[in-house]
Parts: sequence; structure tokens; C-alpha cells
Amino acid sequence: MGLSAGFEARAAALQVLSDVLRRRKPLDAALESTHALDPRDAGFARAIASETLRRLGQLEDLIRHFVPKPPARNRAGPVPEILLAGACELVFLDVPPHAAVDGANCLAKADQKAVHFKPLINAVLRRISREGKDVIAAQDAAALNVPDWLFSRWIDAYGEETARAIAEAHHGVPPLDLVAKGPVTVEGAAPLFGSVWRLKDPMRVDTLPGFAEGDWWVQDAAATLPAHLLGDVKGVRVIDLCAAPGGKTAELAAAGALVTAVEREPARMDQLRANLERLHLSAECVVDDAREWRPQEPAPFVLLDAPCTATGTIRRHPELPWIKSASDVTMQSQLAGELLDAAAEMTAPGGTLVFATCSLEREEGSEQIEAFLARNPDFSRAPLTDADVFGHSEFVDAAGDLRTLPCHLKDQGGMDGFYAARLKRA
Ligand SMILES: C[S@@+](CC[C@H](N)C(=O)[O-])C[C@H]1O[C@@H](n2cnc3c(N)ncnc32)[C@H](O)[C@@H]1O
Repeated sequence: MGLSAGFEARAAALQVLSDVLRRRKPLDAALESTHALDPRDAGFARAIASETLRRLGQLEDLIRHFVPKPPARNRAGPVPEILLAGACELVFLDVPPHAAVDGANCLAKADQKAVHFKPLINAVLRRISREGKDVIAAQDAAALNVPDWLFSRWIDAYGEETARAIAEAHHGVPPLDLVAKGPVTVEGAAPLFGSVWRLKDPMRVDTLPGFAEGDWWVQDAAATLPAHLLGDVKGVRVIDLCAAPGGKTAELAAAGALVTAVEREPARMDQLRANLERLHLSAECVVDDAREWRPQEPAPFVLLDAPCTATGTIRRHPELPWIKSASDVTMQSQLAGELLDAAAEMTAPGGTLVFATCSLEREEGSEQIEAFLARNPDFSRAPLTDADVFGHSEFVDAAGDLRTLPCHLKDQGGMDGFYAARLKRA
């Protein structure tokens, strides 16, 4: 490898990191800028950016260890990102030291603001290449890689041991879960539960056998459970609220339900339609605000997959802890309450309403349900049984609701954190 090998990948990773950390752009959106690179460079850029975000707290602590007074962010251009990404390459990605350090030096040389800091970058990364792994080994990784506001919430909600297990589950690269449309075998993957097949190593899905045929779709194992809680939906109407990109719509349609999918964002609904088309499944698609829209008649089954802070999906979205804040939890909770009241009005007497969210925060999950039941006496909880969760009783909390955690199924690669409650209308 010459000195400039990997330059494009590293420059792209830097751009992604600054888009996420300075402009709070979601990682997937920021990574779109890497699509023009050749696949090897794009893969390297993605690995640097994702791993830096997964280990951000540890990397910041590591850099502070060697540079107690880092240059001011507004004066140093991309220097903070160059140091973070370079340190990540050295201690977590096992890039050979000369390549990681030279790569960082080239990035500094190419930027007017960063070039003055090249000697500092060079010296710090050389020290990290020699002593960095010892510093990392002595760190409290779980506590460092979750911002305090979020970690303290998890300790309150789940206790310290579980909060740590959750944080540690975010350190690995998550497996890829595929949901089979019917009784097909997904080549190269292992069955997990229900219709879920798991591939240990993530890869480009559109190159896998069965993609073009529409045999399966990508959905985390935990995300398949809420729709399953509705029970047998064959031939009956199901209203699927907040439906895009349509993982749960596909599940319901594949189970034979007559689905009405409601989604507020037109572009996301287009994505849902395209997903259903590839899968040869169909649903009635309504682009509207679920708080305003009402069906002609209430339905026997309603699924509400409420928008939330998505803290249960940090394994797949490692930027979330760094771009969300406690005020997002408050905002999303209020919206979830309004959506729940609307969903209740759409549920027929004797019908079932499942409320789900991919958040670990109680305000967006169990506290919503307690408040909803207090203001809606004609609804009551229908607690889950082991059969509802394929025998995994650890997925059911004391109230009988679904509560999966990223540290569940640890030996098989974990799962997203999902909450769901099943409610019956009198
Ligand atoms: C958690 S995602 C849904 C995931 C989807 N159910 C699935 O399984 O693929 C939440 C969705 O709710 C949509 N949304 C947010 N507020 C909404 C509202 N008031 N009415 C309808 N959809 C809404 C968002 O645009 C987003 O697509």
C-alpha cells in the first residue's frame, strides 16, 4: 500500500463523522455520501465511522489521556474527527500502525485548518499505537460509550447490571436478520425463531439468493414480535399505523391479513410500496397523519408501531446516543400518547390493539400503557404467554408485556430492544 492508499475512504469517514457529530445527521443518511466510492473504500469508510460511533466515549477518553487540552473545535477544522478515527483504526480495527498514522497525517495535510496540527496528530497517534490498548483495557467501556443522561435512565429502569449488559451488547457488529415470507429455507442463514433466519455476518442483501424472488425481507428478530402478538389474522382486517418502511405490514400481509397501512411521510410510503411489490404482497396504503385519519369502520385488529427515540436499535444505529437527548424522549412520548388515543378509536369493540415501540425508555413504553389504561377503562391488558414469544419467557416483563433487550439472545448475537403491550377492547 502506498502512503495515500485508503485516503478516499478515510476522507469519506471523516465527512460522515462530522455530519453525524456536528450536524446530528443519522448515520445511514450520512453514509449515502460513500455510495459513490468503490465498494472496498465504501466498506472501509463505513467500518471506521460505525466503529468510531460505537466506541465514541472510549475514544474520547483515550484521546484526553494523551491530549488533556484538545484544540478548540471551532479552530481546528476536522482535527477531532481525524484523531477519533485514527485512534479507532489503531485500537479497535487493528489497522497496522504505519497505515493508520500515515492515513491521519495525509488527512491533516489536505485540510487548511488541520495542517497546523499535523505534528500533534502524528505524536498522539504514535503514542496511541504503542500504549492505546492498555488504556482501553483499563476503561469502564459500558459506562463511557453511553452518554450519562441515557445510562442513568437505563440504570433507573433496569438496574445497573442489566444497564451494563445493554451497553455491552452495543459493542458488537449486529447480525443480519431475514424474515421468510413462507415456509422457505433461507440459504446460508440459521433459523432463530418464528420465520426469522439469522446471518452472522452482515452483507449486501440484494446479492443474496431469494432477494430478487421476494422470498424474505430484512427485519430484526425483535421487530417481528409485535405483529405476531395479534394472533391469527388470516382473512381479517388489520390497521397498521405508522407503517413504513413496512416490515410489520409485510408480516401481516404474509399471514393473510387484509392490511390498511397508514404512514405520514409520502417518501417512506413509497419505500413501503416498493418493499411490498418485491415481496409480491399487497396492502391498502394511506398517506396521512394517524392522529387525524379514521377508517370507515373500526377494525378487529390495530397495530401501532409508534415513532420513538429508537434507543432499542443502537446496535444498528450507533449514532443515536450522541444525536438524541432527554428532550427527544419527552417529545416522542407526547406523540405516542396522541397516537394511542387515535388507535383506540379505530379498534372495534372486542378487538385487539397492539402498541409497540423500539425504545428502551419507559416513558415511550410501559408508562404510555399505564396512562392509556387509566384514561380508557374499556381497554384492558391481554398479558403475553410463553407461546406468544416462541417460549422465550425472558422477553415478557412482570406486567405481561413484551420487553426485549439488546442483551437478550446474547450468544446468538443479541436483538433489538422492543416494547409491546397487547390490549383488548371490551
Ligand atoms: C418506527 S417507524 C415504523 C416502522 C414500521 N412499522 C415497520 O415495521 O417497518 C415509525 C413510522 O411512523 C411514521 N409516523 C410518525 N408520526 C406519524 C403520524 N402521526 N402518523 C402516521 N405515521 C407517522 C414515521 O414516518 C415512521 O415511518
